[in-house]
Amino acid sequence: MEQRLRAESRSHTAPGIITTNGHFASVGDAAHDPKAYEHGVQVIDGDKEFNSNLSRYLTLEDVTNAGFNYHLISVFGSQSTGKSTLLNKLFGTQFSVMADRERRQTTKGIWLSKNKVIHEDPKSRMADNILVMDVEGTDGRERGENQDFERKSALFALATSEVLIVNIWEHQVGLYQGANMGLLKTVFEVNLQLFLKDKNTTPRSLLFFVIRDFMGSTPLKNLEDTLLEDLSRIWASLSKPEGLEHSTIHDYFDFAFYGLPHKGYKPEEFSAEVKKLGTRFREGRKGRKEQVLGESNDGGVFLPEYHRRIPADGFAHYAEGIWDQIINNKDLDLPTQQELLAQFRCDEIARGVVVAFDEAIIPFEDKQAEGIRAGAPLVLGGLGPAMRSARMKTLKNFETEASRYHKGVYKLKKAELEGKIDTRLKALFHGQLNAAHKAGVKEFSEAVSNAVKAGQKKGASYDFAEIVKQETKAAIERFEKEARATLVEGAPWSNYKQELHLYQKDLAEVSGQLRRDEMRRLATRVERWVRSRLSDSVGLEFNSLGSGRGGSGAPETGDKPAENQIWDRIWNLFVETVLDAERRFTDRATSFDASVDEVDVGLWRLRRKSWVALREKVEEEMMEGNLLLKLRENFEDKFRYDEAGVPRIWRPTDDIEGIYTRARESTLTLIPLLSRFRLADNNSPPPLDRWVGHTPSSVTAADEEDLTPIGGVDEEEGKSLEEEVTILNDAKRQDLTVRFKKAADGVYVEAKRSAIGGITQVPLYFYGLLLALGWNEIWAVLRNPAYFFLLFVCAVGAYVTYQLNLWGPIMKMVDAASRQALEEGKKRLREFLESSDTGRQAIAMSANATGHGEEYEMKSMNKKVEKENDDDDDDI
Ligand SMILES: Nc1nc2c(ncn2[C@@H]2O[C@H](COP(=O)(O)OP(=O)(O)OP(=O)(O)O)[C@@H](O)[C@H]2O)c(=O)[nH]1
Repeated sequence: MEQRLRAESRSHTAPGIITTNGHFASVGDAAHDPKAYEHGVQVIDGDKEFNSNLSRYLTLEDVTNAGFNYHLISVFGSQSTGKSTLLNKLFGTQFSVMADRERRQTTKGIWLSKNKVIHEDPKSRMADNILVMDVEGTDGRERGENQDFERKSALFALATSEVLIVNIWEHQVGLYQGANMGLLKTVFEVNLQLFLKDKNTTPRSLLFFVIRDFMGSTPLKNLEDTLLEDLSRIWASLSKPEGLEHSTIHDYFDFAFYGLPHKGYKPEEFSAEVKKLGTRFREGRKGRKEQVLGESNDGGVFLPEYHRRIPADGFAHYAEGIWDQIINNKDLDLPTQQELLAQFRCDEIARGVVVAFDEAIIPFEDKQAEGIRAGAPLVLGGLGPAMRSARMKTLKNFETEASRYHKGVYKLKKAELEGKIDTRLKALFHGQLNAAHKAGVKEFSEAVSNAVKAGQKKGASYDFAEIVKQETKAAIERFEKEARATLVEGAPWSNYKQELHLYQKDLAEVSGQLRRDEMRRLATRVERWVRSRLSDSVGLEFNSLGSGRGGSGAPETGDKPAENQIWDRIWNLFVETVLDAERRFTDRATSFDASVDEVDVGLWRLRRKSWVALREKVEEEMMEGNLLLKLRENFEDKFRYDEAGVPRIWRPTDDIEGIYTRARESTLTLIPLLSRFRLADNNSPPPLDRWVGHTPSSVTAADEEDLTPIGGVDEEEGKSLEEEVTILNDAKRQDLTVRFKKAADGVYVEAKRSAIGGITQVPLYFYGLLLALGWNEIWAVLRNPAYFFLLFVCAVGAYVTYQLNLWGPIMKMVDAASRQALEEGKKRLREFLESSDTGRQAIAMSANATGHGEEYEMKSMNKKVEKENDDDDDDI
């Protein structure tokens, strides 16, 4: 029947167990069917096959998580000697028992069941974790002389069990040649085979002899002695490996003995003794010496040194490995088996704990990867606590379960696991620091820019260096806070010193760049300021040329007219303005915390740009139309006004030619003077080279790229200082001279004409003719009283006007009124035209046509620059 069931069970593809009542239960069924493991689990079946359901059984019986807190007992003995009966009574198991009428083997292979007798005291419940193995009886008729299985099962039992119960009839004691002695010889032999390596670390085992049908006629002590004598003799007869020749049986085994009365004849006494014996398997442990050999009838049987130190969760795998080695007749090397088990279990445990780790960490990894893919690394909230908790739980859970296994393997596997999870955590940690770095630098840059803008809006001068200092501090604090929150205690890689260093370096770079930008803006403002000042002061100097009496109220020095010193005055004004600007620039730049080099470069650039600005301003003033106008004004001033500044009224007797020639020659001397920028003292160009100074060593290509080359300073540009200071070349000079002369000639002709016009007289005969021809009309007026009265009133009016000299003021009033009306009209027309591009073009064209186009363009440009300059003055 049983053979048939086994055959059936093999035909099932799903793993399963065969219940002792002849049912096959699949693993799934077994999990749900409480009766599936009613009789325990058949660890090794009759065909010597290992049952992989052992692990499931242990889980169902709640043993898997017991760690080392479980015990294993095997029972040996001849078949049908009541072994199963004894175990069932002792542990409440339900191993199959032979019916009284039969005499055949019931236990096949090796069965295992958990103790079912629950301890009354809950504190001692853990002592209930006793696993009992019922081993197929020896000497069975079915197996005959083939004792192969007996040896294999002995090996298996010794490799796993702490206590070996040897079931023996009282009448068998002393029968040295009996079946039991053969069994014990086998046990001793395999023990030597298993544990010969190191006497000190070899686990001891307890051989618990239960003497059945103990009559009591021979005292138990005598039976014990007899048995021990026999055992020692067997031990002595064994050929022992080298080094163990003198070992005794007590080096490996402890012994305990118990006699049980006949079950059939003295059932009550039997039950009472079994009960008594059962308590010994559940009692607390006592010292070894107390409870073995002789005083064996009391005290617990389980000692720590009997334990095979296989954690409960690895027992099934270990047992399978052991059996595999045994069945394949390989040398059973328990330490290796334990290492293999440790490797297997540690890997299994690691996989288990990594599942929980993944659940906690993968969402963060995904988010981080997403951010990186999008090119905007994210600072992940809650990452630190999640990493710390995941790492701690993973390692702790691993440690709890895996530390029970082979220490070396455990340490190795722990390091492996640590390495694995740390690689991922480290990547997350660095990703987080990287994101915090990027976000921090961006935030810092924005914060500084915003603070600068706010400062600019307020109008007050802001302290750039202070802003940078404060924002740097805040940025570092933010970074450190984030980094600290992401630290993982205990992880060797968990520090951010290097990252912080890099971050600080980047902040310094960004603040350096911001400072350079700020310096550029400052430089631009200062340059505009210089340009504005120069536009005013240089413009004034040139305007004063028109007055012909020297500019800016400068007194004439000695024999040199003020006009001759125009360049000196411009140079001095220029130097003073730039000096002032340099002071302003240096003050502000220092407040930016700029380095000496940076300030030097800034000043050097400022001087060069200022010179270019001056030159442009001078060129603007010297534009052909402009200059011609000024020369003409200068000439007219000298020609039309006398030394006292009173306008001349030309009379024919005046020396118009002489005055004209002097005025013209005087003005003509200005042309060569103005065409070159020369200082009057030594008639040499200004010391531009010296004034600009050496190029600072820290100048970069970027600093130089927007600079205009200056002749005499940048020799390599091929322009000399002389060329630099030449405002008008010879051709232009000549052209200007010709045009000026023409203009002057025009003024002269006009003067001449007005002198001649002043002396034209009416001939006397004209009056006689007028009297003769108008006699009748005269007479009519004199005779008509109304006409005469009117004439009289006119005469009186004329006389009064003449006497009070009222003619001049009246004419002036008329003249002023008409001029004002004209100006008003002009202004309105100009405003109207200037409101559109076409109008402006029309003004320029008409001005060009009259020789005043450049003047107009320049004036409107000046207006624009003046407006900008007014704004800039506020900034610096
Ligand atoms: N004389 C005697 N018979 C017993 C005792 N205990 C059990 N028996 C009987 O012995 C027979 C065999 O009992 P089992 O418990 O099946 O014996 P076993 O050693 O487990 O048998 P196998 O597993 O087949 O080796 C049964 O008929 C029991 O009633 C005992 O203490 N004394």
